[in-house]
Amino acid sequence: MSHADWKKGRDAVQPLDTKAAARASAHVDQLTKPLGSLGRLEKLAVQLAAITGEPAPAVAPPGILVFAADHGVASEGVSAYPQEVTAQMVANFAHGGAAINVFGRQIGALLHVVDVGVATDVDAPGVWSKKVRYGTASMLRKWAMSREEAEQSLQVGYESAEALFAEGAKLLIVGEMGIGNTTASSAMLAALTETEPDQLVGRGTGVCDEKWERKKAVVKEALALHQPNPADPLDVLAKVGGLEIGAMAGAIICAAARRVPVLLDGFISTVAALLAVRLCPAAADYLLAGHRSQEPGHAHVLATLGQEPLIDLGLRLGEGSGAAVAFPIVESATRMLREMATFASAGVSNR
Ligand SMILES: O=C(O)c1ccc[n+]([C@@H]2O[C@H](COP(=O)([O-])O)[C@@H](O)[C@H]2O)c1
Ligand SMILES: Cc1cc2nc[nH]c2cc1C
Repeated sequence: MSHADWKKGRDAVQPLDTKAAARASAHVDQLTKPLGSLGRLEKLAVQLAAITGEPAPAVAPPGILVFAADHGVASEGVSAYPQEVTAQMVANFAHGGAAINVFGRQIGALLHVVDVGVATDVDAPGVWSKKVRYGTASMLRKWAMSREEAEQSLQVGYESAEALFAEGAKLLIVGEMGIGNTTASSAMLAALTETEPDQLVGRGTGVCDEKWERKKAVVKEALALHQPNPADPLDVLAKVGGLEIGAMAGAIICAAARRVPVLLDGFISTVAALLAVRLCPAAADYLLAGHRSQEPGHAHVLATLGQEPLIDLGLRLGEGSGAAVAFPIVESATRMLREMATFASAGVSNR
C-alpha cells in the first residue's frame, strides 16, 4: 500500500447517485403507510440510496473504528483525567469492557481499535498498532506534529477503513479515545471556521471552572502562536490537531470513496469530518450525524456541515458510543425500504 492512498481516495469520491435516490423515493411512496408518515426515516432511506447507489441499501453489519492517540497539550492541565487513561482505555477496549464494546455488540458491529499515537506502548490483544508517533507535542510550545505526520495519520485512517470494508462493514462509525482531544478539536474548529474559541471550548471530560478558563486560554495562545491557515487543512491538523483526528478524517475519505455511509459520533469525530470535507468537499454528502454531544462546539461544527443529528441524549463520551446508539434508527430506514409491503403486494387500498 502506498503512503498516499488517501489522496487517491480523495480524488475518487463521486457525487451522489440521484437515480438510485429517485427509485428509492418512488418505492417509499408505494409502501403501506400514509404518504410521508415515516418522516425523517423516509429522507434517510433516500439519502442512503443516494450514497450507496443501491435503491434498497443495507447498512448491516456496521463497522466501528476507535482511533486512540495522546495529546501533548494534556500536560497543560486541560482535562479532568490524566493522560495514562488513554492507554488504559485501549486495554479496556481490547478486553471488551468499554461502552463502545457493549453498544457495538448490541448492534452486531465489527469493531477495531487502532493505536495511531498513544504515548506508551500498548500491549493489548487485537489492537491494530499503527503508531505515527508517541503522542503529539503540546500545541502551546510546538506544532502538535509535522505536516508529514499529519499526512501519515490520514493514511492510517484510510488503510484501517479499507481493512474494515474488506471484512464486510456496510456503514462506518468513527470513534476515538484521547485525553486532551477536546482541546485539539476546539483549536482545529476555531481555526477552520475562523471562530472565537470561547464559543467552542467546553468542559470535555468534565473540567472544573478553573481548568475550563485555562483550556480557553491555551487554545487562544496556541492559535496566536501558530497562526494556522484556515485554507490549508493539513496546516491546521499539524499545528493544533491530533493523530486520531487525522485518522478519523482519512477513514471518512475512504468511506466516501467506497460509497459507504458514515455515521458520526460526537464533537471530536465531527471535527474530523469537517477536516475530511475541507480536504475533499465531495465527502460531505456521505455523512450522517448520529447524535448531538453536550460539548458546545458540536452544535457549531454540525451547523457548519449542515447536519442535523438523529438523537440528543446528553451524551459526551466519545468512542463512537453516540453513533452506535443511533445506528438502529439508520437500520430502520433501510429495513423499511427492504421489508415493508407495498399497497399492491398487500392488497391495501391507496388513496
Ligand atoms: O464525543 C464527544 O463529544 C466527547 C465530548 C467530551 C469528551 N469526550 C471524550 O473524552 C476525552 C477528551 O476529553 P478531554 O477533557 O480529555 O479533552 C476523549 O477520550 C473523548 O473521547 C468526547
Ligand atoms: C474513563 C474514560 C473513558 C473514555 N472514553 C472516551 N473518553 C474517555 C475518557 C475517560 C476519562
